[in-house]
Amino acid sequence: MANRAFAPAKVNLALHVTGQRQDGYHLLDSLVVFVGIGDRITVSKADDLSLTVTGPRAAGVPTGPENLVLKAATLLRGDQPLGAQISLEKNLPAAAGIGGGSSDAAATLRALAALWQCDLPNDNGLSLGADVPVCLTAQSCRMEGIGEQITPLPNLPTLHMVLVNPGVEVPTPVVFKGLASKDNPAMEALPQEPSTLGFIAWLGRQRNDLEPPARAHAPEITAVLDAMAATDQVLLHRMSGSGATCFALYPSMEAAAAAAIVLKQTNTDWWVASGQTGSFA
Ligand SMILES: C[C@](O)(CO)[C@H](O)COP(=O)(O)OP(=O)(O)OC[C@H]1O[C@@H](n2ccc(N)nc2=O)[C@H](O)[C@@H]1O
Ligand SMILES: Nc1ncnc2c1ncn2[C@@H]1O[C@H](COP(=O)(O)OP(=O)(O)OP(=O)(O)O)[C@@H](O)[C@H]1O
Repeated sequence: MANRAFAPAKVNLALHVTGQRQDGYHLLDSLVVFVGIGDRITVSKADDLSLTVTGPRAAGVPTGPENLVLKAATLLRGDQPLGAQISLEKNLPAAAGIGGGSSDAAATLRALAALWQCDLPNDNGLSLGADVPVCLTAQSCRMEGIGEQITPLPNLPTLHMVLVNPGVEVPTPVVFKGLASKDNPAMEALPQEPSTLGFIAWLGRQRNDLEPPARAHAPEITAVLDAMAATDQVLLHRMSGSGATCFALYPSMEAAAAAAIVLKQTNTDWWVASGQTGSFA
């Protein structure tokens, strides 16, 4: 019997860095959503743990114990004699600010907990990466602390989105190190049951504090944002996470799909995808 789990792209609609802990990790206030574009995990019972990586974005993704999928499996198994054959179909670009590895780890935890009939880790996978707890929910959330404080936001409007990655890998620690200020204001109070346009107007007043240092590291991000700004009907555009992937919001899936075609024509080397937000666990 095989169990499957979807690992959707994580998008930080806003990402405010509000402080830094003694251990160097930064305190965040972030609005996180998930989009129906992602990787796929399949697990089936086996004597030992093994991983195969396939799919259009498999090149360069580690296949050994450093892959977050195997790290998640090893954490969940603990000292029990459990095995699984795991397959990862990689569709998301790696080191791209859309949580590819973290979402894979979270989907692996979900699929293996069902296969092995065991509980999820007590820390919801935080030890695997700061983004894993939010990816485990795979639904719209406010994320605080270093990533461990999660508040689901079930009433956010569905958003129609285009994601563009210019193909430059941006290492997360480098971007955090480039912050000019580590103590920035938190997000404004979230609007209660907002309309789509009311929500996007609110979002326009929030920030991604990691965008300036990421743009300094990878000027291609500015080219992506400029190209997004020029598309028809665009409502908002911003970088996600520590970059380099940027997102743009549109009033309908038709408008998003049309913008995706134009953006792909702008630069055929860019990874471009369109989808809508939702709940995927
Ligand atoms: C930028 C975000 O993607 C926003 O959602 C996350 O905060 C990063 O999540 P992640 O990639 O799962 O992060 P981890 O693998 O735990 O950490 C990678 C590196 O990012 C930095 N890091 C990460 C999270 C955090 N709250 N503060 C940090 O300073 C640290 O330098 C750390 O060594
Ligand atoms: N399953 C995986 N998929 C992608 N990268 C992985 C995976 N497992 C380990 N890695 C390693 O993790 C690094 C970061 O990749 P990942 O896609 O998680 O970054 P990211 O999208 O910037 O994450 P975040 O948005 O959480 O900061 C890659 O450079 C890669 O070597």
